[in-house]
Amino acid sequence: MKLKIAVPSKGRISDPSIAILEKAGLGLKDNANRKLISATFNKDIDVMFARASDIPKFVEDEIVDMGITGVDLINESEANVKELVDLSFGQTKLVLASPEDSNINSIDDLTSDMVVATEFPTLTKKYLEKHDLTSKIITLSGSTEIAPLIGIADLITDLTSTGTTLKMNHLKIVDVILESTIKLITNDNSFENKKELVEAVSTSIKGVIEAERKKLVMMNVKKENLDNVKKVMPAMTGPTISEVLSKEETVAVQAVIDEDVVFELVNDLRNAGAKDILVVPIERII
Ligand SMILES: Nc1ncnc2c1ncn2[C@@H]1O[C@H](COP(=O)(O)OP(=O)(O)OP(=O)(O)O)[C@@H](O)[C@H]1O
Ligand SMILES: O=P(O)(O)OC[C@H]1O[C@H](OP(=O)(O)OP(=O)(O)O)[C@H](O)[C@@H]1O
Ligand SMILES: [Mg+2]
Repeated sequence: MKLKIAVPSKGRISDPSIAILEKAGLGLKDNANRKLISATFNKDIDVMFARASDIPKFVEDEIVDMGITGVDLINESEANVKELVDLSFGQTKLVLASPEDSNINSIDDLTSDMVVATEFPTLTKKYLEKHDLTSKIITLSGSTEIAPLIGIADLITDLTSTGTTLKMNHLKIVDVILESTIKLITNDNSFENKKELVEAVSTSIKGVIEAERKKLVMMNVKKENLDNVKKVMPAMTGPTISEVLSKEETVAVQAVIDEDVVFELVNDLRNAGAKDILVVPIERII
């Protein structure tokens, strides 16, 4: 039996999800023509396209073995799934927000006769219940921020990341209900019965995420400068040092380093006597 991975078919998390699979060596063979199932470069693994909000249930019900979707949608669906890898994108918060000019500034200012509009009725209901509120919930399927302006709700719960949409619609954050990122998920059955493939996929994807924050730095160093270069080199393992056959007095040095130290490190390496410095992206670290 093939392993099926559900990937968002549209919306903001579709392209980055496909890009991660490609980098993990699971490029799509027939992504054209809006086909809903595509083979990948691994003959045992297919990708199925679905709406991000349907993916948690598809994974729970074993329609697919694995899926990529947001924590917000996983929790809203109440699906019983296993989170395997945090894909480090789609960082967002589900917040309770009120009109800027209202005097609702904290959850304590809410009353049960207020109306809350949302795309997340389950999470919103649970949140209100936790605070002993039975406020009415109106479920919308998008553009929730408009609800207070047009007078159909007193408050909203919605996702925010940059804060621009809230600001543009004169809303302020009252409370944070949930923090969300995009996850690779599976179900217990696939995890046990297709263990090898499930683990191969999650290991490859972890490798991609790990590699995104790293660079390979390569350079030539005269032997007399090698000690100085080693001193400034914070390597994951190593650095690796090899002889340069054409130049006896020179060695080639390479190391994997964190992306956020590259700028400083290249300067330090030059000052320590490194030459021909190359900074190279890495696709995967396993
Ligand atoms: N503003 C945002 N910033 C970061 N991540 C977000 C943001 N909005 C949504 N997300 C994440 O992306 C997931 C999918 O959202 P998206 O809006 O792309 O899908 P959709 O609502 O199904 O599509 P569309 O809005 O195009 O109809 C969300 O469930 C959430 O995890
Ligand atoms: O804090 P910001 O960066 O402004 O992002 C927040 C907006 O992004 C999402 O909307 P989306 O673009 O997905 O539209 P939708 O409401 O139609 O789903 C979310 O529902 C907010 O409206
Ligand atoms: Mg959306």
